Amino acid sequence: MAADVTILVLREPGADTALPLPEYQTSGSAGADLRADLGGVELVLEPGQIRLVPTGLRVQIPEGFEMQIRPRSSLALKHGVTLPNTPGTIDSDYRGPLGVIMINLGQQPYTIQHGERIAQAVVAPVTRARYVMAEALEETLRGAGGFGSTGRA
Ligand SMILES: O=c1ccn([C@H]2C[C@H](O)[C@@H](COP(=O)(O)OP(=O)(O)OP(=O)(O)O)O2)c(=O)[nH]1
Repeated sequence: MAADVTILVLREPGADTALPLPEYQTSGSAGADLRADLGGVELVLEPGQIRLVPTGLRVQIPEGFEMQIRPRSSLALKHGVTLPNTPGTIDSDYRGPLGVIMINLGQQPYTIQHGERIAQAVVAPVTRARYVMAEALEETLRGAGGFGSTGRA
């Protein structure tokens, strides 16, 4: 069974109270869909354009967790509309407006409707690392090989 984490949500002043809060579409969905709150109007994303799209929400994520903002595959596949910073990171101490950075990589303008589901929020546990200066790193078979060093096939 999925972990039960509570995210407190505030609407921005003037946000559309008729829009549903982020919600999972099925019992097995990993992401809760986020909606564009555009003040009742639509927003045209021209090819190549990047826009910060407001959700009208602020969130409080429990310490020890983060929220990842991920694209919707349907928008990416059908329209080339995705998120240039995916996954966007929402920190547990962030209290500002939740925005979705969108880019149109398609050939046609894409019109985002007010209330449209534009992205999905995945909540995940955070591991905090301690960074320690070392004299040397343990040797491995791979060594410094990377960026395709193992070939393609
Ligand atoms: O898609 C995103 C990504 C980030 N944020 C908010 C929440 C996050 O906690 C804050 C900072 O994001 P990030 O750490 O990725 O930005 P930065 O460029 O490193 O800025 P900062 O110096 O403010 O951390 O911006 C969003 O609303 N949407």
